[in-house]
Amino acid sequence: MAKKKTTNKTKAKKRFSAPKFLNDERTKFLFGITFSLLTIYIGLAFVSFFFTGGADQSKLDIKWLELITDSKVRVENWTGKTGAYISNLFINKGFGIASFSFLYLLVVVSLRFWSVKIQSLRKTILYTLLFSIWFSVLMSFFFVKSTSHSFLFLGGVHGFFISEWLISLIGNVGTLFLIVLSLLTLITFAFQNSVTVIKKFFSKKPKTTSTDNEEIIENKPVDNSAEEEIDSFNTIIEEQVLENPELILGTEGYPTNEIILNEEVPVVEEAKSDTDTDDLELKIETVKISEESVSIKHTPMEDFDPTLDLSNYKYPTLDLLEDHHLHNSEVSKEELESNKIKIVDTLRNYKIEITQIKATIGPTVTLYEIVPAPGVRISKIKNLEDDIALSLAALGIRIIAPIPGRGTIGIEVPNRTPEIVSMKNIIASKKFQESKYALPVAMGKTISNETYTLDLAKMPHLLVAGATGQGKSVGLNAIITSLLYKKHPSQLKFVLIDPKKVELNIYSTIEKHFLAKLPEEEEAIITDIHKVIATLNSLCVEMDARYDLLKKAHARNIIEYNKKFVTRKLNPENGHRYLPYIVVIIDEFADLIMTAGKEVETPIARIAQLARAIGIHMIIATQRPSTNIITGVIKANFPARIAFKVASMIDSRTILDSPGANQLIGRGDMLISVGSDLVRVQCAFVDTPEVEMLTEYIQKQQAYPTALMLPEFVAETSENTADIDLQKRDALFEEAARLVVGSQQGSTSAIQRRFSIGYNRAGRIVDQLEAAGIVGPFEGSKARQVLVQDEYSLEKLLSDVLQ
Ligand SMILES: Nc1ncnc2c1ncn2[C@@H]1O[C@H](COP(=O)(O)OP(=O)(O)OP(=O)(O)O)[C@@H](O)[C@H]1O
Repeated sequence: MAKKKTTNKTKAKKRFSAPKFLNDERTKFLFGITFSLLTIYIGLAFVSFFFTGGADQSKLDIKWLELITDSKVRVENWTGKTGAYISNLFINKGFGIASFSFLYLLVVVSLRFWSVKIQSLRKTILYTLLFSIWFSVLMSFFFVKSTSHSFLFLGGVHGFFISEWLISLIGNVGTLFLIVLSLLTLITFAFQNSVTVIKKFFSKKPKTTSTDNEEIIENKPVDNSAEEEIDSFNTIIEEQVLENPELILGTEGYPTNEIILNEEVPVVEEAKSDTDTDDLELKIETVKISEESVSIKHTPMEDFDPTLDLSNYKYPTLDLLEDHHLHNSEVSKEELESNKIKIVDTLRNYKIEITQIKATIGPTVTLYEIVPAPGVRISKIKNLEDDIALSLAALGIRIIAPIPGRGTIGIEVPNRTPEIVSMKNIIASKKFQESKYALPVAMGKTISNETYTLDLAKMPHLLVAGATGQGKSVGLNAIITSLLYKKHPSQLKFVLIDPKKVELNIYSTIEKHFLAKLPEEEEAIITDIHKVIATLNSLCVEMDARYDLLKKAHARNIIEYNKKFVTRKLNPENGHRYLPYIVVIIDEFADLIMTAGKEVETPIARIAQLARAIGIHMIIATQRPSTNIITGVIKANFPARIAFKVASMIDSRTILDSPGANQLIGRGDMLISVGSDLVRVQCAFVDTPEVEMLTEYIQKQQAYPTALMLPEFVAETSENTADIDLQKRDALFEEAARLVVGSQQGSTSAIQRRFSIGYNRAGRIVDQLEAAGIVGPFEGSKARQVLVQDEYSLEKLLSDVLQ
């Protein structure tokens, strides 16, 4: 069934493809010139009609044949009788001055021949027609009386009749309403953002103006009480400045209610505390990293353009995602002060004096950086983790002693109400939009409110662990979402493995755009363990094949290879093809290891070791980061790791090689370890309905006929070919043998396709062909060698076998 559909589609596609001669550069050039001149000619004729139409009117009333054959008939129109006839036909007998819109259509067609595409042809024709109809009715409705004595019908005959009919039907008011309504309908469908613009226009005044480079994602009403609080705080600080002129103070250290995406310029602001309980000042450092929201730009490629097959593909827009930060509340000054006092007091109880304390407010945690008095042992503070946690009555306190490169000790204290970091803001951030990464992933925000992005291509593989319900699935969705926002379907394919069956199923709708699967598989999302093994092995075959291609092309990695291919230095006839990145995502890796053990571990380790250069990257996620799941082999090959909250310190050590993940607070709070860096990041939140909107947006667009087909993998059967009993051969054995010898190709997939049979049966037939000496043994990514050269030898061999 599926196959039939596909072939029908392909046929349909073929029917509409342009004739070959139109692709010839010379034909295009000539057509381009012809259409351009035609546009100018008709344009002149139309313009001239306004000046000469009156004089020509009587001559244009005779029959067309008479008009052109009788050379005595002369017209005033600058473009002669043809021009006069065409303009009369379009303007007076057709759509009036709306006929000028047909010139736009001609311009679009001419530019097409010059390889300049400003709009799709279908849309241009549709909109031109609709506009002409609408405008001619409008013109007739308003001007029919004022121009009744002129030779010129501003709305043309078409407009005249329709407007007269409408007026008789629904009266003047009804016709006017209909004209306005049809205009709005036209605008709504012609321009994607029209509804938002109209809504904005009618909505209340925006709170802040935006400049060219700044766009405010969300305007939240300002809470007056917060303003008052800041005002009174400012007064205190001003007084203190007078008393102590050396103190550098800032008054804008507290987050404002609005989220403005600006350029990332860290603004360090400090404020002096006004507490009686302690004279130690608390410097509050708010690194205001806000991101400039930039419009999503995607420049087309030169030379060979791999995106050409789906050249109309539109990258997802930001409005598909939601703003979750509306529910966020900020960390109050009281909260900061009380935490500071508790930290200082607890340390003092253990006779630890500190000379300075500074707070940096992050989305989920606030980092208190302390400088201990000289002579205090760092390990002593480190050991007080539990005591500080007790005194602050907070979970998830983490002590970083010392903070590398800063000469301070960090105490991370969770905020009373953690902030939700919206995926929308992270995707809109300048840092992500302008990243030049091959596979850019926007993960969330760091403690200093910076957008945290990483390049999956450089990782080159990622291990994700976290106890259940701590944000792993949201994290995987964030990774996939960021890639979908940045990559064209021709550049990236996902292989999704989901033993839980429900987590990644949401992406099944974009199969033909972004997924890869085994040939003849119904579902692209792999849930069955046997298919997981076949898929991983098939990826190994693809990996070997890609290495062969790289070798042939003298390229060291996929970037060099694709560059050569795009600049047409590699001939597709020699097997070269544009190589999309393949991102393999395995959810619930523990399940796989428990059920299949070495069978999955071996191909995963192979891919992890070798696939970096050829663009296959893996992300494996697990709930149980125990050593029997994340084995030494896996760990050694997955240098980049993400840990959400885990149950124990041992789990944290297994995943990160250090404790810390057990002290996270959950809900997307995570530690990312890349190389020697360990960064605490609040994962961006993307909800399932948002992902659904995104996949629906992609799914609605033109797609490839199928998902990307991975190479077939024929499992090395334990059955020795010598044991195969050819007397019990398959019913299709002879036909398959003739097919293989006829085409001189020993491929299982060819047999599958030709006889419309399953993969397993085709595999068995190939084994029997090998046993009969018709094809050679399995050779990995290469097709099997055909050992029988011609049909005569085959018939002879078959008659021997059949006896
Ligand atoms: N980044 C985040 N920001 C805010 N809330 C989050 C975030 N990530 C997860 N959550 C909250 O935690 C809940 C559980 O998250 P998620 O489904 O990702 O957990 P999980 O680790 O995948 O669980 P499981 O392993 O059982 O599938 C979400 O429904 C959401 O409410």
